[in-house]
This record gives sequence, C-alpha cells and structure tokens, in this order.
Amino acid sequence: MKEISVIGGGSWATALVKILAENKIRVYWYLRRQMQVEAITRERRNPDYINFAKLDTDFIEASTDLDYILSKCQHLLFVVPSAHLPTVCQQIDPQKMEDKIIISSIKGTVGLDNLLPSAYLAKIFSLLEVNQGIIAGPCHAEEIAAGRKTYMTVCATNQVLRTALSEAFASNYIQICESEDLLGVEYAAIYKNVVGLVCGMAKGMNYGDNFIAVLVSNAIYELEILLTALGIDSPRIGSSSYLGDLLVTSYSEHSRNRTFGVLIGQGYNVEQTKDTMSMVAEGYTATKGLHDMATERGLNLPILNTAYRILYNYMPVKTEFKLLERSMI
Ligand SMILES: NC(=O)C1=CN([C@@H]2O[C@H](COP(=O)(O)OP(=O)(O)OC[C@H]3O[C@@H](n4cnc5c(N)ncnc54)[C@H](OP(=O)(O)O)[C@@H]3O)[C@@H](O)[C@H]2O)C=CC1
Ligand SMILES: O=C(CO)COP(=O)(O)O
Repeated sequence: MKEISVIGGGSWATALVKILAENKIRVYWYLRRQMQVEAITRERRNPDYINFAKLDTDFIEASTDLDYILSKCQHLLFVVPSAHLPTVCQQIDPQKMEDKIIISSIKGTVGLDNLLPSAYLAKIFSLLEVNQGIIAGPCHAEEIAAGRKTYMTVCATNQVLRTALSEAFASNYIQICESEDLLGVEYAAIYKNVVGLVCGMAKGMNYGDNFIAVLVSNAIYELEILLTALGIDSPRIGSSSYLGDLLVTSYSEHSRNRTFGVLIGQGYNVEQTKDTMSMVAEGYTATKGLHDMATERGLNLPILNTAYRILYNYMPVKTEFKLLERSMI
C-alpha cells in the first residue's frame, strides 16, 4: 500500500496517521474543521489531539473536502467515534464506494440497531467481507504518540489486505498481530470499553486492586458468555486484542472510558460527566448497545447490567456496586 485516505481527526486517527506518514505512506486526511487542517499543515502536529505527536506532513494532505479525500485512494480508513459514523457516511455517495477497500478502527456500536462499525459500513456501502478490515488494540493513542512499544492487531479475511495493512503499520515500535477474526475482535473491543468504565467507577469509589482484579476476572468470563451467544466460534480470549485490550482499558490512566467511570464513581452524574469529557468514551453508548443485545438473547451479565442501571436508569452507583459485589465469583 502506497497511499490511504483517513476519515476522522481525533486522537486515534492522529496516532494512525502519524505511523503511516512515518512509514512513508501517503495519507489523504479528512478532518471536519478547516482551522484544524490549517494548523496541522502549519504546525506539523494536530493542535487538538495528542498535540505532542510530530506529524511528517510531507506525506500528509489534510482537507475538509470529504469527496476529494475519498476519491484519492482505494483504501479508506474510518476512525470516527461510532456516534458520528452515520453523520459522516450520510455525506458519501455509495456509488463512489463500489471498488473501495474499507478499514475501520472504531470501538462502539452504531445507531439504534446497535450494529458493529464494520457491519454498518458493509450495509450502507454494500461491501463484501473480502474488502473489509479492522485495526484493533491494545493501543492508546498517547503511547503511540510517544513512540512506546505497542502491539496492534490487523484483522481481515483477505490475506492480501492483511499483509498490506501489516506492512503499512509495522515499525520499530509497532508490532503487528494478524487475525481473521473480525467479528470477535470487534465485539471484544466494544465490550472492554464497558469494563473500563466499570473499573473506573470502582476506582472512583476507592475500591482497591484486590476488588478490581476480581472485577476484571469476572469480565473475562462475561465476555466469553457474550461472544458465545453472539455466535463467535472459539474466541482467543487470551490474545492481545481480547484480554490485552480489556486490561489496558481497565488499568491505564490514558483510558477515557476508565476516566468517565472514575467521575461517576466520585459522584458526578452522567450529564456532568459527559460535559467534563473532552474526548469520546465509547463505553457509554456501548453499554446500551450491548445491553440490548444481551437482553434480546436472555443473557444475565452482571457487569454489563450494573453499567446499564447506573448510566441509563440513573441508579446510585454505590448501591449497584453492593449488588455487583454479591454476584461476582
Ligand atoms: N484514542 C485511542 O487511544 C483509541 C481510540 N479508538 C477508537 O477510535 C474511535 C475514534 O476515537 P478518538 O479518535 O479517540 O476520539 P477523540 O475523542 O479523540 O476525537 C473525537 C473526534 O470526533 C469528532 N467529532 C465530534 N463531534 C462530531 C460530530 N458531531 N460529527 C463528526 N465528528 C465529530 C471530533 O472532531 P472535532 O475535533 O472537529 O470536534 C474528533 O475528530 C473511537 O471509536 C475509539 O474507541 C481505538 C483505539 C485507540
Ligand atoms: O481502545 C483503546 C485502547 O486500546 C482506548 O481506550 P479508551 O477509549 O478508553 O481511551
């Protein structure tokens, strides 16, 4: 792969663009604000997200013209928060997407149907699975910005695409793991955001490491039940895109989901917490999406239920944790 169009201007898109440009892949980058485009071109960094990451703008063309950015490359990488994916996609003519290869790196459920990002993109652009890929973690943009050793998972059923993505992203600090398990990895990446949020709540209420270790252990068990019910065959729970991503979100100070949970645990209400956050915490909407899926399948998942009752039924966090304490094993 010599070039790629990237759609999205947040911290994760910025980290991925950084790696691509370092690897001398030409990046056509769609951002929604002209001021951000101009600042990136002028300052060689994104002033609004991971602004300490230097960007090699010799390999980057940024623009607010989505049609132009999409027209430049066959490979398109979507990195927008799931809540905004429909808004972005509605601006795109599906006929212009016929021969495109679409990669997504979005960890949330989309729309009222709670679709996976890859399923949403496949539906609206009539994509074949062979033309889709995903990029998964465990990766925090902040650590990539600092060039810290990171393992990234690239998923595609198409071997040629997997290889192309591996080559595009591998570097002296990015180690690539390849996988064909798009569905399992995508579901796991969404569920871990809910767990990160609940771990944050525990932290915010001053639960200790002993409790959080049991919480995470129970989450692994819950993830297995959820994936099995969703039809994922023999998920590799211990792999870095499953367990690794769950752990980094549960424990890392960089995690926005965990931060969101900490604020709830400290007594802020949901609206105050949303207002305080300057970045997206996908676990908030994912809690509803996954809870709907679990309910439809008659699953009883205590951690997911706890998040749902606190965030959507506005139940007191302390009372809910007392109930959770009793249901964990
Ligand atoms: N950050 C990370 O370390 C990782 C993130 N991810 C995933 O990447 C995805 C993107 O998240 P991330 O980059 O971190 O998000 P950020 O919170 O860093 O950035 C949010 C982005 O959403 C844009 N946005 C806000 N409102 C709208 C809107 N109404 N319509 C369209 N766009 C809007 C913002 O644009 P503007 O600045 O113009 O407001 C900005 O580009 C998420 O699914 C996340 O889970 C995956 C792996 C790692
Ligand atoms: O997905 C991530 C790490 O792999 C980022 O997690 P947060 O969105 O919680 O920061």
